[in-house]
Amino acid sequence: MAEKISSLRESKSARWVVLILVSFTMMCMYYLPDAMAPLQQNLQSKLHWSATDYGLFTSGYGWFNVFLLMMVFSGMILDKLGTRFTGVLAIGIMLAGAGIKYWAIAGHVDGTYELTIGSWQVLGLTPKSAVVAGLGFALFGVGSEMFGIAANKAVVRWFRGKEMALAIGLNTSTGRIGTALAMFTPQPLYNLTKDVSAPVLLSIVLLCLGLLVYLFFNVIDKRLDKEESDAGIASDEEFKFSDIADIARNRAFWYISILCVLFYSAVFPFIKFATNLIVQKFSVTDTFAGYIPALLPFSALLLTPLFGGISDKKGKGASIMILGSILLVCVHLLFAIPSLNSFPIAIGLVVVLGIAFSLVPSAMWPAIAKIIPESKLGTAYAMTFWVQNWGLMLVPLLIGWVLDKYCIIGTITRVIDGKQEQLTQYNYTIPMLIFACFGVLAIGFAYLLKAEDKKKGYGLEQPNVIE
Ligand SMILES: C[C@H](NC(=O)[C@@H](N)CCCCN)C(=O)O
Repeated sequence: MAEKISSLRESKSARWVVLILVSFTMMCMYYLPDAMAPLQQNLQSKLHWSATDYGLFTSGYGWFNVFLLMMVFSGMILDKLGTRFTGVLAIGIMLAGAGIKYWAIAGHVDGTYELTIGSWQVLGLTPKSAVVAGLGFALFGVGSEMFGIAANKAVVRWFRGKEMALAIGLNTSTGRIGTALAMFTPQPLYNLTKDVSAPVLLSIVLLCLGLLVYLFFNVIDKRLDKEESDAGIASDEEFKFSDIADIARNRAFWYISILCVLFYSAVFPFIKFATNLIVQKFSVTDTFAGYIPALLPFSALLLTPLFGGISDKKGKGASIMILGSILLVCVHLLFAIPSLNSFPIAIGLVVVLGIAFSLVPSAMWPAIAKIIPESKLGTAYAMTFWVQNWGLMLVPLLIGWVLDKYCIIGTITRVIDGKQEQLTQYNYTIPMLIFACFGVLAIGFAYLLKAEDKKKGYGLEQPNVIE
């Protein structure tokens, strides 16, 4: 009997075109989450946000994902309705969220909120603009995570048994171009327009472009469906609630998810505060300071596919995650040392963090595909992202609060747009120690994962490519 294979999936060029289309959309989507980071001080002077308000707004990304279990629904939608529909839906949600965020940051929302429950002051004179922008970001976060799991599943579908880790790595890397652009462009855009919302407007344009490109991917992916159904190859099984229980029973899955939340809690929230940290600790200008954290996604963008390619051929996935977590701890501890304050050190540390930020994701995302069957993969990625979103939500809140409560060392007066503004000065030692603690715990879970792999034989240390 003739072997049932799909010629489209076997075609290297078709696979790579698919990867380019999905990755381009990923890049467009990755711009917005970090686009406000270089403007933290400008938000402080223009919209009167404190570090706590900025932390609250930043934590918005996870609000709906965490509390409304949105990612679990996203996983179900994905496994039931497929990557094409889910991807388009996700981009629509991101556009709506970005629109709300733009409206709030563009200055259409005035006044403050105060919320007290009993004797607990939940919000103390918080600018409404920060809350509404946070709500827009929360909606955007739902779409962004939904798109992330759809993109991962699409790439796994096209690349399983081929260059899977390399492809996932390249997809993630292209996302890093979006993050790098989000670090490089907001200050020049602000200098040009004197408008803090200009980067959000740019993100809306990028999302519209991403939508067009993703529709093109849909056409090719539909052809693969047709080819597979003509060849009698079964399409993905549908989502079942028992999938969640099956995945939750897998100990290795929890080790990866906990490692994920710990590792990413020490990276994504760090990026959100990094420009301000570098201005404050290394005494460089706002514009130049924004360029230094941009080296992080930039080095990750070059290295993630390289490490993905290595782990495809040589394996060692669990060991790579241990190494990445160790580097993460070293970087944050060195950032915490007050006397290390010359800016070449900041550049070196950010580049090493970029290496860590390449090692762990390049091994982590393919590892999930090794321990969970493809039919449940959408749900599994969704569950991991759900765990991760707790960190993306709580850690910026924690860091913003710690900065205002324990780290203020004074204020300086600066002339901004012809006006004298008071800017708060912070010492970032405690936040950096908090980030380092997450890294230490991440190392522990990476070791537990390696031991579990040895016991259960998932093959995390084995190569991915089947020659
Ligand atoms: C692939 C992975 N993506 C995620 O972790 C997403 N849940 C969060 C995306 C947030 C975008 N700033 C990654 O980017 O490594």
